[in-house]
Amino acid sequence: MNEMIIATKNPGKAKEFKTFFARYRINAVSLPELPREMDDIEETGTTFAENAALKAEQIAELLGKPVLADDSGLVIDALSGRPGIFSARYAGEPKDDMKNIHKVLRELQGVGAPERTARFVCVLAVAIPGEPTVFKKGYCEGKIAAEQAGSNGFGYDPIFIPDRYTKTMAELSHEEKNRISHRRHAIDQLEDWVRQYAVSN
Ligand SMILES: O=c1[nH]c(=O)c2ncn([C@@H]3O[C@H](COP(=O)(O)OP(=O)(O)OP(=O)(O)O)[C@@H](O)[C@H]3O)c2[nH]1
Ligand SMILES: [Mg+2]
Repeated sequence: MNEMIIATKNPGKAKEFKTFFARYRINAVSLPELPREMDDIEETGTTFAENAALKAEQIAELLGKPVLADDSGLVIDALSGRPGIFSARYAGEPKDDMKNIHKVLRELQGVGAPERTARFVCVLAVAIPGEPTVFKKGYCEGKIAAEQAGSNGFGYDPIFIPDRYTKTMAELSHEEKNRISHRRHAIDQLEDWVRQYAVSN
């Protein structure tokens, strides 16, 4: 079976990519699954795209193979776009999804439902040694719930209600999230490239 290296250490992302790539009979392999340990890549960029490129290009260079990276996060309008690129570590180190959720809910205290608009953003970068990096972006629009609900997914899923739904992303099944998510929308735009990769490798 063909392989695609995904430059992530996030098990929630890795699980979603495995599902997406299985459609093309490609095995998505995340960094902790590689035989050699990869150092953390410092996400020093100021945009999702810069951080996705840093992750994809550094690992592609190291391995000499095509690598896909995802930089993503939650953009909340009432918080001037925070946590944005700082989503993973919004409440500080070490990264803690529950602390991040509590911080967001605290900051949104007193903000009414119509003002709780937000979106998940995902930028994918594909780095191929010797070629320019390719970028694709996906969004999922929604609102921040008053309290958390559900245990599926990861990150801020328990407080994110996608538009046209009454449940949080963490109350949706894995399949349903993967039909509507920002990551799915970004990967759909890479579809031609993935198909090509599947036949030529
Ligand atoms: O509820 C969520 N559902 C999602 O579908 C989702 N996608 C991203 N996020 C949040 O944004 C951070 C990414 O930051 P990020 O791109 O730097 O990834 P990361 O540091 O977790 O792993 P890596 O890929 O860098 O190794 C994550 O940790 C989460 O807090 C999500 N939250
Ligand atoms: Mg990260």
